[in-house]
Amino acid sequence: MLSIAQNLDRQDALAALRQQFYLPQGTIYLDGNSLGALPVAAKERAVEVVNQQWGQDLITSWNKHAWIDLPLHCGELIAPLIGAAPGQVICCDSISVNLFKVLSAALQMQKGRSKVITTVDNFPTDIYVIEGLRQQLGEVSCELVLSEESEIETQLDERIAILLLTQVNFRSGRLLDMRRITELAHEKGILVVWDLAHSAGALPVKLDGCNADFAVGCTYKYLNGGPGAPAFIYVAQRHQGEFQQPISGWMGHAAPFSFNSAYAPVPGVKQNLSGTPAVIAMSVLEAALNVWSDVDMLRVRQKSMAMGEFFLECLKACGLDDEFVCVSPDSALERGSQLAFQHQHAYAICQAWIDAGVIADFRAPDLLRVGFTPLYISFEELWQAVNKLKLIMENKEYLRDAYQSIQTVT
Ligand SMILES: Cc1ncc(COP(=O)(O)O)c(C=O)c1O
Ligand SMILES: Nc1c(O)cccc1C(=O)C[C@H](N)C(=O)O
Repeated sequence: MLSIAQNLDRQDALAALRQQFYLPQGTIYLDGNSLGALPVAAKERAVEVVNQQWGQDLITSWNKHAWIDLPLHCGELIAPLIGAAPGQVICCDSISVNLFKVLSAALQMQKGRSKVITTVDNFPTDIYVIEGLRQQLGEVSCELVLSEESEIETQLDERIAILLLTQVNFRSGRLLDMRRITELAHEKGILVVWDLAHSAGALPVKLDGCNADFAVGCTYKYLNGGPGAPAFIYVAQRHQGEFQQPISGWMGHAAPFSFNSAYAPVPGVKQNLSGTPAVIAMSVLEAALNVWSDVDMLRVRQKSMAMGEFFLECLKACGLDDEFVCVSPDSALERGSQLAFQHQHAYAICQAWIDAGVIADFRAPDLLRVGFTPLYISFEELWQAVNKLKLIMENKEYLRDAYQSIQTVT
């Protein structure tokens, strides 16, 4: 397997991109699907924005360093990565806050309909935000409907206002068919909101091509914007006239510096700004997004799928495939850029693996999740990681007391 891995690395057209990231010596990082690695340019930008722009140029930087344009500018850098033509994406807030905005606005657009449907195993924040809206607006205006992921298509009917789906399931990695589901929903007059948390930067997304209505996503995973990096929101051009988000803050005003007490939203996607953008975080994100300027997303997808397949082969070669039950779809075409394995000792194994230099993550109650980030991970690392796992299992390393008590984060 080692020589196969080395051969795949030699043929890897993305291999050189690794030099653009800091990765700690002796660590194999298989958790870029939760927090992306640090790009060299992002670190340099952090220093520059703090020392020079904030430290020396002070408030003049809003113009001098175009701080005021960062949300739209970052949105324009994200747009091609998610298949959106210019003028439809803006960077702001978190996914949770952007979901609140987009769901509220979409409900307003769907007069006479109140049901918002999503999947039972969606990332919890997506469900919580719908539930929060229901409490705020009342059941008559917002009703939460939960469906099994496998049954979602049969649940769509004319009483549903909005379908909220995460394109790649955060646990199983299952990839939903955006084009087909959007089309089915539209046939019933349903507006669709896509959560791209595990898609943006992981695989080619075609929002415009699939006739999507709205989308949200984060930049701290595959886009490497850093912990808590600002999220993004997509509003299809055709909806921008009618769309009115509820957090009508001054940064979404047509003329914020007129300080007019009457709110008049700026036309277009910029209306999604509410308060002052997180300039330091967004500057760092901008540098991280520039890494993508020459990256072909089809190549990213090819490598991501090859990595998933190779990882499974490594497990087999080490005799671990029976013990680690893969709960992700069998076909790489139906997965995002991760694999999840069920094991009763998943938490302890994950901790022991981290101690052995391999960072993956645990998702309760019993999943070991492995993420593949094609910009900076090699096939040889995957082989090494599985070998370390084999040792942990052979030595029953994971039974040590230190690995038993579950911590909260990651
Ligand atoms: C699918 C999905 N949606 C939403 C979130 C949360 O986004 P945020 O913390 O930006 O609100 C996550 C992960 O944190 C996620 O995996
Ligand atoms: N956003 C995170 C955080 O602030 C701390 C720890 C983890 C996260 C995550 O992104 C979790 C992630 N969305 C997941 O798929 O599980």
